[in-house]
Amino acid sequence: MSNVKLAIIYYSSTGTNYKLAKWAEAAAQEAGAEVKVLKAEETAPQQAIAANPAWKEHYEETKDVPNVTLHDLEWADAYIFSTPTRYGSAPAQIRAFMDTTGGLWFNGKLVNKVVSAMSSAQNPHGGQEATILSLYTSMMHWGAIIAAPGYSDPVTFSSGGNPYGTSVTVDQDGNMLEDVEEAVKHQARRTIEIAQMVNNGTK
Ligand SMILES: Cc1cc2nc3c(=O)[nH]c(=O)nc-3n(C[C@H](O)[C@H](O)[C@H](O)COP(=O)(O)O)c2cc1C
Repeated sequence: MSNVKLAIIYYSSTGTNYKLAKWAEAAAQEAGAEVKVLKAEETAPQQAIAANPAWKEHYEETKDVPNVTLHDLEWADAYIFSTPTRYGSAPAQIRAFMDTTGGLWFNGKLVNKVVSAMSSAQNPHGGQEATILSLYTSMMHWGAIIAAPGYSDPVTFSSGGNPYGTSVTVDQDGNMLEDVEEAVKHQARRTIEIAQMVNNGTK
């Protein structure tokens, strides 16, 4: 039984990163962590959402997923972020939430949080790695501990080989082009293991 509280924080327009988040949740629950799946608040105009049927459908489907709050960041020992690539960086919805963390940062509340990140893009080299690294850059400013998968399990090789975090290519119909489910699950378990070590050392 783990003593880790994990917040899986995602943004998704068309469902890919929601699916990654749910795989991470399944593995984390199996590992005995206390888990919350939370989304970054949708800030796009309703007109833009309505103009894209896949976005509209996913938006309606996930209306009941709670929006992440600063309380969730305080509550959790570890965070897994999952976000699409937008020109090589995270979407505004995620960045807007990151920009609200100044108070927690100022009070040292984000120090030693264990963090890990995942991403998707439409092209195999469309910016997934850059997106993950951009999140890690901000998280280093928090004083967080980055739990990147590295090559700590052979699944990294079979899922595309990204040591920074699981990433996937998604085509225009929303199909994932690599099989990354086991890589996501490994990343979730590893994040929990590292958070457990931190907890055992500090609590
Ligand atoms: C504004 C915008 C910018 C994007 N930029 C890129 C990009 O630079 N490279 C790329 O491969 N895909 C890009 N994409 C595609 C998204 O990464 C892709 O739709 C997303 O990963 C799907 O994730 P989701 O289903 O969770 O929303 C972009 C999409 C949008 C809407």
